[in-house]
Amino acid sequence: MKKKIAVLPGDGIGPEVTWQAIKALDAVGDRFDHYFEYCFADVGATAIDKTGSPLPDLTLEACMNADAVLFGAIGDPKYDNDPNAKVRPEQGLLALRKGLGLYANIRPVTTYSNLLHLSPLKENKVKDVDLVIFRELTGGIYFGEKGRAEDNSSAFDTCLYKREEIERITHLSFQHARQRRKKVTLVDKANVLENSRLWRHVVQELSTGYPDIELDYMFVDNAAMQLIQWPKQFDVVLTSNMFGDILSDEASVIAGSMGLLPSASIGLHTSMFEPIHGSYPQAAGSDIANPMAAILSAAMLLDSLELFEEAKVIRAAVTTLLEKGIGTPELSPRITYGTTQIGDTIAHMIAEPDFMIKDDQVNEGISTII
Ligand SMILES: NC(=O)c1ccc[n+]([C@@H]2O[C@H](COP(=O)([O-])OP(=O)(O)OC[C@H]3O[C@@H](n4cnc5c(N)ncnc54)[C@H](O)[C@@H]3O)[C@@H](O)[C@H]2O)c1
Ligand SMILES: CC(C)[C@H](C(=O)O)[C@@H](O)C(=O)O
Ligand SMILES: [Mg+2]
Repeated sequence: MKKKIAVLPGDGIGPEVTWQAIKALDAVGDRFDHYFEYCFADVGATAIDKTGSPLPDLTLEACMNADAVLFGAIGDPKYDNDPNAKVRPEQGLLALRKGLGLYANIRPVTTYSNLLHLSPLKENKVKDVDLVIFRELTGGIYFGEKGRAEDNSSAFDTCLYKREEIERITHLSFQHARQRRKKVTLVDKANVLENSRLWRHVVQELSTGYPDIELDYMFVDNAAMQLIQWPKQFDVVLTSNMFGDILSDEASVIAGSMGLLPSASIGLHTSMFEPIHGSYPQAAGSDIANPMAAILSAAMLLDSLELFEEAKVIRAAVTTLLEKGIGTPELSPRITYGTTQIGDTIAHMIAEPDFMIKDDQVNEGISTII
């Protein structure tokens, strides 16, 4: 099978972790006789430096013409620390999400048995956690009207949701719940915000079409607490753009590292796959960033192409490495590898015909069969 993948490495650690994901994809290609054609394109601060735009037209075009998009990370301290910069790397990512219609960002959170000690939470709280956050990605406060007074005396951001924006991700989340433990928790702030009350209204209405799925509701402040108090209660978490952003970073402490969490952004035109972490500029070029989130995002990409067995091999290779006590420094592993060495080892394992998938190594929790 031949597939075209647009690759947007971006900034900071983006290129180095994305490169490891490409090695894993190439190894999958060798093992299963597929050919992945990559089209590299600029985004974020790198694109601003080259073209003045955080999302050049050519980049969007490359994504539109691809079967899937692999995204690294964007962001640069020179913009983070300048609240007056008019052009910013993050605008590139937001424009990409809007341009490709990436309406649902799926962020699975699972644990690995030999990494439980890494979480600041008690091991019995995090063991067997298997939840997935469905984050709405092209609406809400990220995309509403905004502005700042010239004299800096005030500023505003509007949170607007349209019914259809809520409907499409709700359907997706309920359909996904059917393949899991059949529970959806809508996280909102319906006790205060009108747009959250619209979410409740629409989700309640649509839930009647899914009588087999249990639906419950939680205010986001409570959810932030419950997520670390008793994470096992969650199956599918359905939420708006900003709440999903915040809760998923919080959830990464359950897994033990930001460097472990992949994501899939389901689109109207094509879909995009990216780690949930950012450009981690402090680590850029030091070969210490964990590439597993990027590599596992590549596995989600393969799922989207219905290459399920291929995706499983990637997940099994990651699990095998972790079981051997191998990892990047933030995992405090028994054997420390750099970013590149992790990528090489995983690719090598995948390409090795004798490397077999053991059922308990697949970590089904991070597959997206939707
Ligand atoms: N999707 C994206 O591209 C994205 C996401 C978040 C933040 N950002 C941008 O990234 C820049 C830095 O933001 P930040 O520091 O708040 O978030 P970040 O995710 O880059 O880093 C936060 C912390 O998470 C840990 N971490 C992140 N990635 C890791 C990895 N691969 N391996 C090991 N540890 C890892 C590190 O401890 C790091 O200090 C900003 O410019 C921000 O706007 C981009
Ligand atoms: C960089 C930023 C625009 C982005 C977001 O807030 O969506 C990031 O935090 C993420 O989680 O992908
Ligand atoms: Mg985020």
